[in-house]
Amino acid sequence: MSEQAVRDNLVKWGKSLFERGLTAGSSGNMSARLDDGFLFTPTNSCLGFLDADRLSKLDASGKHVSGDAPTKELPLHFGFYDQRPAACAVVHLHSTYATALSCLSDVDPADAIPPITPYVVMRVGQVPVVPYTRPGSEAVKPLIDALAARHPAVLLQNHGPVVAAASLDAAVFAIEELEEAAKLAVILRGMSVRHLEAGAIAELNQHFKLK
Ligand SMILES: O=C(CO)COP(=O)(O)O
Ligand SMILES: [Zn+2]
Repeated sequence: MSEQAVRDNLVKWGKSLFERGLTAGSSGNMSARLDDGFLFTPTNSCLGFLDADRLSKLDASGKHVSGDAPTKELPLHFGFYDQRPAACAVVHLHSTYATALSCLSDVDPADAIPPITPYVVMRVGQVPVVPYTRPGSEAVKPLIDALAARHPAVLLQNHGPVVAAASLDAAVFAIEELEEAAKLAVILRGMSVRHLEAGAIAELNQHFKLK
């Protein structure tokens, strides 16, 4: 994909996510790996109204080289890029149900999303909760570094979901699936839910390797 195509794809998905209410106001951010660096959404920008020419470009060492100032969540995104060489995009949203789950005190911090449908297993796997840090804090980096090699998706406690994947399309599909699974988990709370069996999960993990 050319750099221009990646820029246009970030604008397209930002608009789509915003218009479907998957992140509000200037919340959320996205990035994509390029051959010679990275593109990030600018800080305080609304994902619904991104300008392809003003996206923040960073070189391969993480230095800002052009466009508006990048998201304050660079340490969050670089945690995933550093630990997952095949990751070419990271998406962070404040989507309602995944954020709701991230606020619940009785959710298993090692496994926040119950394996109730095959797609959540296929797209995001087991999702840990990352202890709370201030948005934009450098303190999130070591926490992500410790998890990202094993987990392409996490919930930031009391904040929202983050997903890395091999392409921007795949990262968006995965974070949408995470939001849907979180919605089901919240709707089904207190009900007697049938979980996928261990053998079914193992079969999915074998057929659909997460990148
Ligand atoms: O969601 C956000 C912080 O967690 C939005 O921050 P930015 O506007 O800096 O990208
Ligand atoms: Zn955020």
